[in-house]
Amino acid sequence: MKLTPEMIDRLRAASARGQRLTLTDVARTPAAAPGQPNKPGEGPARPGGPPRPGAAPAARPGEAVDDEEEKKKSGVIGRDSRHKNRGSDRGRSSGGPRVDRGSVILGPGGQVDLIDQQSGSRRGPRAALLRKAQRRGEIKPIIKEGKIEIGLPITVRSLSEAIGMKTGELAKRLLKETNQLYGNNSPVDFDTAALIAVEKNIELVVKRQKTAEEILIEEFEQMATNVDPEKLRPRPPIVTIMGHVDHGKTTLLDRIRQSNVAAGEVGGITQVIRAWSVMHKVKDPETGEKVIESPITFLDTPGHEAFTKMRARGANVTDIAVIVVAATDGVMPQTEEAVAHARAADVRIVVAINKVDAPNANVDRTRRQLYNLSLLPDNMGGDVQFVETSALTGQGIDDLLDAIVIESEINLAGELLADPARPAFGTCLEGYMTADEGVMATVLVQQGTLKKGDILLCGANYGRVRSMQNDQGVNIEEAGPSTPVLVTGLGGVPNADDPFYVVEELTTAAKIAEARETKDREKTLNRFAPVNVENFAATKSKQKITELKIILKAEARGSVEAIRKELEKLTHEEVTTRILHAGIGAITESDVQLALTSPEDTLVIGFNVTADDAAMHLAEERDISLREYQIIYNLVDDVKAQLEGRLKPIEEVVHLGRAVVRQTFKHGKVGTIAGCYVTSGVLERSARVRVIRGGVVVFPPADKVVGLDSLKRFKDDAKEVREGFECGLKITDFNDIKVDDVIEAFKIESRARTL
Ligand SMILES: Nc1nc2c(ncn2[C@@H]2O[C@H](COP(=O)(O)OP(=O)(O)OP(=O)(O)O)[C@@H](O)[C@H]2O)c(=O)[nH]1
Repeated sequence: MKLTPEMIDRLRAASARGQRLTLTDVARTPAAAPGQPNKPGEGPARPGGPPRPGAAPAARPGEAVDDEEEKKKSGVIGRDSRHKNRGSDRGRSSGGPRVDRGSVILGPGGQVDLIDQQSGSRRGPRAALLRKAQRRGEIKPIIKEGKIEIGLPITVRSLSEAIGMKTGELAKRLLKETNQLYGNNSPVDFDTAALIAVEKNIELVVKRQKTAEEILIEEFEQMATNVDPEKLRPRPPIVTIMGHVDHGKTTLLDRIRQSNVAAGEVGGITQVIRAWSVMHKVKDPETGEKVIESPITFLDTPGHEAFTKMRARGANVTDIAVIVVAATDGVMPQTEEAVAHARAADVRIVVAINKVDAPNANVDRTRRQLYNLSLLPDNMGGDVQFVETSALTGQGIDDLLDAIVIESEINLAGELLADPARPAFGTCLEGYMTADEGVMATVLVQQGTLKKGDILLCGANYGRVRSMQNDQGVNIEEAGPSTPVLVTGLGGVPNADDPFYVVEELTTAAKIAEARETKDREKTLNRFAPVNVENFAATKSKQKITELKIILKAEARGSVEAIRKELEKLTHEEVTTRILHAGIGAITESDVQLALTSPEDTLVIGFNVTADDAAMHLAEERDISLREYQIIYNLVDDVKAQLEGRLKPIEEVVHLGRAVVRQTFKHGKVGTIAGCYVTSGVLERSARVRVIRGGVVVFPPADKVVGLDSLKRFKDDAKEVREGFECGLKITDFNDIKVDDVIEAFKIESRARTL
């Protein structure tokens, strides 16, 4: 498709209206004159035009028309709308300002704790209104129970707010519990606070102090979510060129830059990841005049087998991957891998069929091979643009750039935006050390503007940006979104792929960098730490994997298809398989590299093929297991077992027995020992226990499981004590045991599940 100025105009107008057009829409729909009603199916009318049948009501960016309607329907009116509606509210029979519904916190016992959700206060006119509204039954209560976080130190006031109990009432309760007098700001120890909370069915959890790194990442996440649409500006798309070795990636980029980098490359192979920006000028096809300037940022990722690592990285920071296929060779193993990488990174694909000038070029065959990889153009039901190019003669280069602009304007409309005013964030593409300049790092700014003098934190390294050069080696003072720059000033060499953040204080950057370094060191040591039951359980519980990704290599396409069919049969609502990449031939380093994007849930499988040396080496180094099979059923059985292993086992609580506490003894070193009588079942030494007082579980908290430190019959250790017998026991981490407490013993049995 040839991009025309009208098309760009239409695309931008649609994008400004928050509307997305498809390629076909853009090609077929003539632009509607301003103010004129559009045809059905064209999307919302331009501002000022009447709405079309079936079209969503037009809303300018930032105008939450639907939201406001929804809020009105549900009776919740925000501050702004309340303000706007004040006049009409005055006429309401209840008189006075409106009251938010659903703003009341109700304790489990049914008592109401009225908190003004806007001010957080229990006093004042709003709280009084809330109380009134509650009495009239207008307010839908929210039950406050379950887990509640509280910061340290705990005071009467903070506990009262956390558990929804009046401070006076709480002070009285504390007096009863500890025999001490409390004011609003008096400290309360956690055990006592937790005990009082339990009586209200609330489990009190101490809010962990956030690390400097967590605070920083949270800040950046908040910046990303709480974006002000007014501040967003379009940013250039970031494009990666990928494909098989020697298919013409560098020559293509040279053409685009009108420079000759390939001639300067060592051995004719791209050596380092590089990035640059170009300004594409879209021409009017009739007059040939340049009409619109569209900047594009290119990452030149190496294509040679030895640099698969770099290529995998290139795909992760990009918006669009241009897959270059030489029409002379057609689709080759690395073309397939490039497609798999692009798909795994979820980026848009544009295909460049290159070397069409060569006498042995076979474009039709190449197209067919690409269709077999499910890359389909729009006339075949797909949405991938194909462009025929010759990097040597320059044929089709403008069309390729047009295709990238179309891709950005249509399929990435509304996504290629960034706020240049916020602190910069981005990714390191390459880091190295030179004798003259020290540490150098090529970084890609993704959000915000990076400035000279900014404090940069990149992986476990930090420093003030001493100098910045753009892609042409020119010193610059600042770099906006989608700009690649070479920076100096970091204290150490960062890893490619390390995200970078601009931090306000050098001390914060130093603290985070140091913590990261310690963590990295621990990680290396932990790789050799023996697995014990606890850390094994911890790793298992962290694995909430729903998708088992598979990289499959086989000796023939028939085998791949047969295996694919068998694996498709392994379905379950919680776990499933997804073939990330399937290909013919040995397992290569690139396959292992692909698995590294999510190593815990990816299997690299070879069927009747083995792994080459580089793949074995990398797999060993990075702990990726490579599996080889000769029999299809063994392969399927193994994958099935892997999936079943990922199904969380069912945990069943088996009740063992109960005992009642008849006496307690304080023992200096051991703590409080309970003299008990077993009223039912059996108490086993290895059992889990909980303490029940007045029908309420007082220990342990819901997220903790405890057992017994000791179980004795008279002076002897006992394995179990049956109903009708007395025993002495000590509960782990618990000394507040009291006469008449009931000790309930149980065990947790887990049952594996099958597909
Ligand atoms: N006939 C013809 N030759 C081309 C074309 N594009 C590139 N070549 C030649 O193909 C060879 C490889 O080109 P490169 O641009 O180095 O290929 P590459 O994909 O970047 O290679 P690596 O960096 O090794 O992955 C060179 O000899 C180029 O001159 C083209 O469109 N037509």
